[in-house]
Amino acid sequence: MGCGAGLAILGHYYPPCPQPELTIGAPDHTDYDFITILLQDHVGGFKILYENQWIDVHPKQGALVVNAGDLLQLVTNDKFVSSRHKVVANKVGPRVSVASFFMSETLQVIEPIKELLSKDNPVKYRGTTAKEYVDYYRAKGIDGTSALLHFKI
Ligand SMILES: O=C(O)CCC(=O)C(=O)O
Ligand SMILES: [Fe+2]
Repeated sequence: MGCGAGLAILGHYYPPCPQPELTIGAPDHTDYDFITILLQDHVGGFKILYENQWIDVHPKQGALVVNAGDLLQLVTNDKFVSSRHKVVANKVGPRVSVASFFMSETLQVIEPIKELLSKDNPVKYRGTTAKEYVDYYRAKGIDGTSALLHFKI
């Protein structure tokens, strides 16, 4: 499926913040890709939403965090759901992280895997391309809703 044909790497730098309760590090969002592999340093602040609660993902030396992204949710027809996550600001720091986003090629058609579909599990999303999905995700912005809704059948 070529889910790693278009790799993007993003480095983040979060300066220390004297009043972290007045700001955010990175807002609540899901990633647009298939999977994201995240390396965070020792500062911490990465949280995921699990059963409606924000859970700290404590940094562990040598460990990588693997997040399911929206396009994994789309191709698996919701079998794997993209993780909602955010980063809170810290008094200590700076905090540095590196995220690797695994994507397919720009014009590759991305659609629910046929073998996963059945009468009991009908197709939930229309096909798209990496370009169309990312363009839509970026134009919509991070507003607390999932870009996937736009591709629902
Ligand atoms: O800085 C982090 O730990 C997470 C960054 C993130 O969620 C992203 O780049 O999509
Ligand atoms: Fe993210």
